Amino acid sequence: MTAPLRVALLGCGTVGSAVLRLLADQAGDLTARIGRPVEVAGVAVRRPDRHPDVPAELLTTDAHGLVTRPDVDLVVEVIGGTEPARSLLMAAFEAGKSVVSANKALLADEGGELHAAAAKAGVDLYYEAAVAGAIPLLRPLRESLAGDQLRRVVGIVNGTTNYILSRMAETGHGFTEALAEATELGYAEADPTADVDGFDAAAKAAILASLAFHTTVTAADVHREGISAVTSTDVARATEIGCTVKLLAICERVPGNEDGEGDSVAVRVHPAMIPTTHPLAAVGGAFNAVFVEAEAAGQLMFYGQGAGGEPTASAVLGDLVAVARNRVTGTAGPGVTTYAGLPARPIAETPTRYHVSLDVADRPGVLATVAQEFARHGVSIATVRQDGRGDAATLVIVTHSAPDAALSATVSALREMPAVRGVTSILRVEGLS
Ligand SMILES: NC(=O)C1=CN([C@@H]2O[C@H](COP(=O)(O)OP(=O)(O)OC[C@H]3O[C@@H](n4cnc5c(N)ncnc54)[C@H](O)[C@@H]3O)[C@@H](O)[C@H]2O)C=CC1
Ligand SMILES: N[C@@H](CC=O)C(=O)O
Ligand code: NA
Repeated sequence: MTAPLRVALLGCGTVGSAVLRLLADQAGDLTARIGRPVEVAGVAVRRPDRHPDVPAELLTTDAHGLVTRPDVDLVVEVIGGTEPARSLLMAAFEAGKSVVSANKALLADEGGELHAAAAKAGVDLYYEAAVAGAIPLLRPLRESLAGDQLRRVVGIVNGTTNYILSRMAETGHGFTEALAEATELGYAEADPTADVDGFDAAAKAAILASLAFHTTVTAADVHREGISAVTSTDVARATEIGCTVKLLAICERVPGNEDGEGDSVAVRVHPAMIPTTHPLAAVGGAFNAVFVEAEAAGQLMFYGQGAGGEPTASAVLGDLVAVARNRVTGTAGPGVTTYAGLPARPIAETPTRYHVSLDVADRPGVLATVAQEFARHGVSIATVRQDGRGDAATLVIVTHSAPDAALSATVSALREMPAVRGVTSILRVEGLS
């Protein structure tokens, strides 16, 4: 019998426990696919008493000791967070062990250093589960599309916020109730502000942009807005114009201009109204979907479960099979390249479109004054609609594309206008023709 490959599992929460279950359920098939059996050498946890389903002899609180044990071949990290995960991965590489991780927060901030350490050790670092859970997305970007030029990656990459926005739109549930459901279902991060405030999606956007544009993009390069400021008025206004509200991650390669400025990358995460006819509008619940636009391939769409224990464990096991096969053949898979080194373009310079809803008094000249404020900032108006008459009129304006700084300066100026009683809804708009 061939000697088994021994795996150290770090963390046994939502994802880790599902990884353990799948490893046990599929042991025979995995052996056949890899060419050697896979065996769990140990499971690092914080509180062994909380894991009655795991054989006691596998449990340890000494994650570092487990990673560096000589009988461990491969490491699966599903602890999350930056430390101790970062140190554990570095220790694994120094000990010559390949790593599979689901940790987007870590990869988004420290991906460059971790890849360098893995390459130096001649081992693998795979993290398909870190972005869009079960959906095969990172390996298609790293491998299948390695011969093409990517222009844009746009998607819904956070299941929790998509679930919350879907529930708010479909059932009229409040934000808090919908978040509690998402947590109960295992979609939300340990600290749900990571989801709600867009940190999780920003980390994923950084990873996607890095792979898509062969450039180091960290979470700090990503403009981030979450969904906590999205109101029921925003959702209602979106419905009125045939749109729905989604939290989008948008990664774009911006071509250089005639003045000789080179290409840059613009990466942003924010809620946006998108037309209900847009394919991303139909992505409900905790599902994720990502559009990739490439020069030769054209448009590609990836869709599936972006969160939850079993779907995420599927991606972890896919990576585990890949790194195990490499281990069996004594090779390492392709690393990542950052040769393009494109600068990050600030949101202020990035062209976007706004939907603005204003409460105004319906008096002659008010519309003209409001329109002048847009013109003064160089923002062109695409459509204007007025609802109501007298003192309770509402102006709903959708702009054409303009630098974000010009749009936000316009909104600030509108708030100061005596004729404007209140700005009741501002959201960016994507995908309108
Ligand atoms: N839950 C999901 O749907 C998805 C999660 N992920 C990522 O997978 C990773 C794990 O997520 P979950 O399983 O949801 O989190 P979780 O909070 O359910 O599990 C993490 C486990 O790690 C343990 N842990 C923390 N520090 C430890 C340490 N120093 N030593 C040993 N164990 C330690 C915790 O006690 C907990 O049991 C995170 O990086 C997360 O971002 C990725 C995709 C989807
Ligand atoms: N909390 C995340 C889990 C997957 O990455 C999400 O809601 O998408
Ligand atoms: Na994935």
